[in-house]
Amino acid sequence: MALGVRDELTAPARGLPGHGTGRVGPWPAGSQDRRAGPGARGAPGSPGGQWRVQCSHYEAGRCRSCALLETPYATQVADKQEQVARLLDAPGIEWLPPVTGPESGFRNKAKMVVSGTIDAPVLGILDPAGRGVDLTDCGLYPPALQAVFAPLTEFVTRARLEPYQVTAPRNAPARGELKYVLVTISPDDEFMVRFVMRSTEAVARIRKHLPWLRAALPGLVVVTVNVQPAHAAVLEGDREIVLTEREALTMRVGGVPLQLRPQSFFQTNTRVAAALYRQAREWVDDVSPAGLWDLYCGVGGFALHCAAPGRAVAGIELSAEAVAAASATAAGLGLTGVTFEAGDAGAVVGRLAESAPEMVVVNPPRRGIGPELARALDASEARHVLYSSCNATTLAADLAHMPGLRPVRGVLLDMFPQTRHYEVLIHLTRA
Ligand SMILES: C[S@@+](CC[C@H](N)C(=O)[O-])C[C@H]1O[C@@H](n2cnc3c(N)ncnc32)[C@H](O)[C@@H]1O
Repeated sequence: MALGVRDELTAPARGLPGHGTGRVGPWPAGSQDRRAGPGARGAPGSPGGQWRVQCSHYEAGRCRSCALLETPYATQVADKQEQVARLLDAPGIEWLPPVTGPESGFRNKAKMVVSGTIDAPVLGILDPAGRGVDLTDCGLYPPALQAVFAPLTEFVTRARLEPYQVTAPRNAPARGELKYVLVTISPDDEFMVRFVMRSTEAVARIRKHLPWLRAALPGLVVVTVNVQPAHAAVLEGDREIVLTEREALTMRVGGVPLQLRPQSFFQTNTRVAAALYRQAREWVDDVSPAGLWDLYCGVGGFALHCAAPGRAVAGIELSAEAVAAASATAAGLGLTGVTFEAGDAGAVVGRLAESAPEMVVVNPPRRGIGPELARALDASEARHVLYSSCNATTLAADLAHMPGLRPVRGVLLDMFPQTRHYEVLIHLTRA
């Protein structure tokens, strides 16, 4: 049992009916996106409640990933809102109420370190002493994702996949093969499982036992081996061996069947991602641009949600795999006005000077878009920019290079409850 819920007012630990042992939260299963009023109070299931998630791993000091677990959820959201408003320091900006989803069971992806032995594998994290901590009941995973871990653990034993000895000294001969298991769940409860291995030594055994795993997990549609030979803290390698007919998981978001291939990025919290794309679509429709660019487009979440008749939408993304997936989705939907291109978003600086679209969406990694692209957007003919950021510090730094574009409205979307992270969407218009 990992999680319980504590009422800050009455303080008894309790669980909610209908949840798995490790997944208990203040929001009822299946609840919709909600907007929490900062400082609001309420009972479980009401927005802004002063309920607090409890976790046995946190309390025992085995896992401290959820740095804000001791802070009531309404306070977490209010603090994040206060922080982003302070960092952006944008007078006149209109802040919409924060968007929140369930505060537990929201993660669509699990990155499990595999430790222990072939006969007693442990899926979870390593503690500071290098010992495996079993996190298969982590309350951040929905019950359907937690349910995958028991068959996966048994599969490790059946296929004789020796856990990699991460803590072995650098000059000692490497021992073990299986480093991580990465699992993604789709909104339709289908799964992608990726085994991150030191070499291809065990691929034949994985193939041999795969029918057993697929019988145990009927929702399992994509299975791969990622080869990561380096003894380094890098999660995955470049080589991916697909073992199933299907190569992509369908992530149906807002009616758009986004295709997620093994090495592509996807927003961690599917429900809040749906709210993010919906909000972007609303703001794009308010402007109704004839031309829209989606820079750092990934598998096309923004571009495909913002497509409309007569609107030319172009996505740019570094990962050729993600671009192939985005193009396939556009083709499947018959969207002829949406195109995707593999390349460096930073390289559009020249094109922005020549022929900028009316509106640009940017959704960069945590490092932000950087001064060069920010200045190019500022100097361009683009009249509107939507900036979706998971790092308000780099967002603020980028905005400082765009004095000609004024933030007019913004919304915080809490993709990552219990942590200090959040997403923020800002609409900038030419001053
Ligand atoms: C935060 S993700 C956003 C993806 C997408 N917008 C979405 O909603 O899923 C950032 C994306 O930027 C891509 N990326 C990183 N550096 C890039 C670059 N220099 N040029 C273009 N894309 C880049 C990553 O591969 C990743 O897909």
